[in-house]
Amino acid sequence: MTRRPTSRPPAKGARLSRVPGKALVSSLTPGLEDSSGDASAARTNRAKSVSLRTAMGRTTAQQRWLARQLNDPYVQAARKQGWRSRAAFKLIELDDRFHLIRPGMRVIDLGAAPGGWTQVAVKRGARQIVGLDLLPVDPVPGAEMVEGDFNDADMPQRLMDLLGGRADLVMSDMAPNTTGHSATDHMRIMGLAEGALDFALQVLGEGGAFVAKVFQGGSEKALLNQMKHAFASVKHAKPPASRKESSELYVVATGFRPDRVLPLTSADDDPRAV
Ligand SMILES: C[S@@+](CC[C@H](N)C(=O)[O-])C[C@H]1O[C@@H](n2cnc3c(N)ncnc32)[C@H](O)[C@@H]1O
Repeated sequence: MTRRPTSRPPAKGARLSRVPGKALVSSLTPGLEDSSGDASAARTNRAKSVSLRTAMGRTTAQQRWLARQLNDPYVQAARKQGWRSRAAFKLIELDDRFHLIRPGMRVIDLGAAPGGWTQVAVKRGARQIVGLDLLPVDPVPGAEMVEGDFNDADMPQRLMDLLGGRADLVMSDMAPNTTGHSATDHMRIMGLAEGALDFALQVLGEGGAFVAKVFQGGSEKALLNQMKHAFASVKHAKPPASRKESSELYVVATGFRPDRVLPLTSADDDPRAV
């Protein structure tokens, strides 16, 4: 599904470096956190005016959220550099450390909205990118976006068909809406990360890489152990752009070894037989 591009990519020469740790002021309102960088001037002004109009009606939680945004250097830097989300910096930092994206790669981006990671993958030379999210994503030139639920039974096959071959990198930044109950949130995100890993084991080519967001809470160790069978290197990382107060972590696996994946019961069932 190709839609007419409505948003601009990062400016040529946009810096992909880390953000200086300086407090900066942003006018983002709740709900716009991850669509900061790509906003046009008009959209920014609209956000400002919404911010003013609703200033008196905020709950304490909303006020806390806004204060955090106002002092977040990544929010401002994302806007300046043309990234759609501050999350883009997490992938930039992970990629600088683990060298996940190389020119010409085929990439799957799970939990892509609003498109920050996709933009980074395009910018760093991936040749084919298929992104998926529950939410609609404004088109990212150079990538194909699917709107849907990763948990749908036919979604893995749909994504594989769109990619048209083995992936070099599967990345999952999928996160469920948090409940505030840390054990519940942990189990929910682990379900998504495990699903993403199962999918990666099916779609990755030899030497491929996998990165997924998890929340700390105990069972991420089981996921890491599972990954150690099938990848030459497995690490966990908290990129500097990930907020200190968040229990978010990323598991990063490189050097996929297809021969180390436990065989399926029948060759006919093997979805990798594309
Ligand atoms: C933190 S955001 C991703 C930010 C993105 N990486 C970026 O750089 O802009 C997490 C996303 O995961 C998506 N998500 C959560 N559960 C999902 C599911 N079951 N299927 C598809 N997307 C899902 C959410 O809709 C949300 O947009």
